[in-house]
Amino acid sequence: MNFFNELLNGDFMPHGHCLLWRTDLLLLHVGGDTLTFIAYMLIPIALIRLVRARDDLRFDWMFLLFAGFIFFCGATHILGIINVWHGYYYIHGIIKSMTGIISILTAILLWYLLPQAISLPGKRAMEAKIVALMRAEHELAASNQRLEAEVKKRTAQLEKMATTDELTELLNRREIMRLLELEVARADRQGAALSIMMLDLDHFKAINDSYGHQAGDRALKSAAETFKQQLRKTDFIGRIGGEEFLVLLPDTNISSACVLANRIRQALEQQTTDNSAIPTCTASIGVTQYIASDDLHSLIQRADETLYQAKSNGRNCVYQSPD
Ligand SMILES: Nc1nc2c(ncn2[C@@H]2O[C@H](COP(=O)(O)OP(=O)(O)OP(=O)(O)O)[C@@H](O)[C@H]2O)c(=O)[nH]1
Repeated sequence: MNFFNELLNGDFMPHGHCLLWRTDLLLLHVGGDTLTFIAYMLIPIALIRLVRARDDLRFDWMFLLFAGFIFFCGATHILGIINVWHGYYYIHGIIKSMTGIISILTAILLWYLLPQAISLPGKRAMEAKIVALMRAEHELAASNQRLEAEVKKRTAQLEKMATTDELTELLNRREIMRLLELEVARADRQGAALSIMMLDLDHFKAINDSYGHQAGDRALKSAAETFKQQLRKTDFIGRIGGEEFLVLLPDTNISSACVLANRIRQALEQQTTDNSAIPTCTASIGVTQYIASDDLHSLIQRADETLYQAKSNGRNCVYQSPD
C-alpha cells in the first residue's frame, strides 16, 4: 500500500525547478518531448498495420518488437512532460526500465537475425531472379507449344495409320466397313440411294509372278490412284484385300454407279497401257444398290456375287446385280 502511495505520489520536486521555470527552456523540453511522443506513437501503429497487411513478411515478430520498443520510448517522453509539473519519478523510472528491457531484447534478437537478414537477396538479385524466372516461363510455354504441336502431329499420324492402307493410302478394310455401316444407316433412315462397287484386279497373281512382287505393288498403288481420281469427294474407296477394293457411292443409283464403274475400268486399262513402267492391269467390277431389306452382310454378299459373275464372264468388265 505504501509502495503504491509512493508510486503515485507526484509530490517530488517537479522537473520545472531544474529548468528554473524558464519559459524558453520549458518550451524547448516540452515541445521536443511532445513531438517525439507523437512520432513514437505513430511509428508503432504504422508497423502494426504493415504486419497485418503483409502476411508474407519475413520476421514479422521483429517488426512488432520494434513497435513495442518505440511505444515505450514514447511513454518515457510523455512522463518527461508530466514531470515538469508533477514528480512521478517512480512511474517514469519503471517505464524507462521497461523500455530498457524491451530495447535489450530487441537488440539481442536483431543481432541474432543479422546473418539471416544479410543473406536475404537484395533488390537487384531479386530482379535478376524474376527476369530468369520469366525467361524460364517463356521457354516452358514455347516448349509446351512445340510439344502440343508434336502430339497433334503424332495423333493425326496415328489416326491416319489406323484408318489407312499403308501401300495404297486408300482407306483400310476396317475403316471402309465402318463407313459402309454408317452409309447403310443413313440410306435406311433418309431413304437415299446408296450403291457399292466390289472391284478386283484381274490375273494379279500372273503380274506378280511375271514382273515380281515390287512391280505388283507399284501396279496396286497406281491402280488405287486411278480409282481415286475417278471418284467424287463424297465417295469412299478402301482396299479390303490383296487386290480387292470396295467403293461406296452415297446418293447414287445403280445405273449411275455402272457408268462410273465403266469409267474406272477404262481409266485403269488406259493408264496401264500408257505407262510402260506398270504391268498391264485390268479390273472386274460388281455393282449393286442398297435395298431396304438389306443388312451389311447381304449387301456385301450381293456385290461379291456380282463381281464373281464379272470374273466368270471374261474379266475386265462391269456387272450389276439383278433388280
Ligand atoms: N504385289 C502384291 N501382290 C499382292 C498383294 N496382295 C495380294 N497380292 C497378290 O494378288 C494375287 C491375287 O491372286 P488371286 O486371288 O489368285 O487372283 P488373281 O490372280 O487376280 O485372279 P483373278 O482375281 O481371278 O483375276 C496373289 O498372288 C497375291 O499374292 C500386295 O499387297 N502386293
